[in-house]
Amino acid sequence: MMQMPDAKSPLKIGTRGSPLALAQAHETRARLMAAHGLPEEAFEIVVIKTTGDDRGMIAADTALKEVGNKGLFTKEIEDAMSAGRIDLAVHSMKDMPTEQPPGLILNCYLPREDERDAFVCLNHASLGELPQGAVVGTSSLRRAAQLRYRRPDLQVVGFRGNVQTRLRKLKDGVAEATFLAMAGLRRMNMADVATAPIAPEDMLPAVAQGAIGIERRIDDARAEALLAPIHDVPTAQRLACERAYLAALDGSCETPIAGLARIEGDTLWLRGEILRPDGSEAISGEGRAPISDGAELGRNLAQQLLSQAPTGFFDWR
Ligand SMILES: NCc1[nH]cc(CCC(=O)O)c1CC(=O)O
Repeated sequence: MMQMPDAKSPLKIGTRGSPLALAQAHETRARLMAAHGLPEEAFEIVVIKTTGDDRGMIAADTALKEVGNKGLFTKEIEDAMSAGRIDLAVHSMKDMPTEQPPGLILNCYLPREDERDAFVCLNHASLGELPQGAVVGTSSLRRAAQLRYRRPDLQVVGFRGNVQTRLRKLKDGVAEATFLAMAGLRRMNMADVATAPIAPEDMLPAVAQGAIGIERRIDDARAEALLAPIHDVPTAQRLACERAYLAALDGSCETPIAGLARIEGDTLWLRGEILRPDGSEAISGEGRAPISDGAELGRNLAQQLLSQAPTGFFDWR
């Protein structure tokens, strides 16, 4: 019989300390408590400081891409888990490298939240209504490239910080509009900050946007058994497809790559878009396959887009 976690031997849930990360860790704990009828004390939320969180020491306008690469936010958390200081790590799948370090496994996903991006603006109702030449703020390479491609008239400036900081910058007139993931806003009970969600046809989201994954040690049978009932299979099927596509493009959350899979009946539909960072060119495509062939669908779409890319398109890789 498995030893259930209790106040004396709690399951330690590791997370970053940002408001969104904490909301995701609390959601994970709530689902575990409900699934197993366990009290709050059976789970301990352990906040781990990461290099990504220290970037305040780096000039505010430095692109994250220059600070570090894939896994910026995850390395210290994974080290803590390998060392046994935590038992689970809760991650935004959008920020996760497509491969995990030896000894760890990431195969538990919570039901995916709204995968769309949000348009956030104090004076205009939608992206389409932004006046010619408006200044928009985003530090996402993907969003910047997508905006420049569709609206070459817009001026894109770097924008980071938490939701409150960004809203203050909008009030101060630093930019007319900014963009955030709907999922993050909803998970922080701040969906009203979104002026309007943006349809994927107008801004294809990042791979895995809106999905939370829970990582554990491969040989931790207790964690494996506890996670089994909170795993969401449709989310896993969509992510298998999207992440195979991303891996085949050798991308990460800091590259101008977008991708979204949906389940339609017994098939998976995948749309992908890759862009030059300056938005001068975009290549997109779609595919369909049986749900069980999701990874192959992802790899095939990646190959299809790559074969259409002219020399030099991937200079950002
Ligand atoms: N790169 C930062 C990041 N990673 C995950 C989310 C939002 C939550 C999600 O997509 O699951 C965000 C913030 C944002 O894009 O607004």
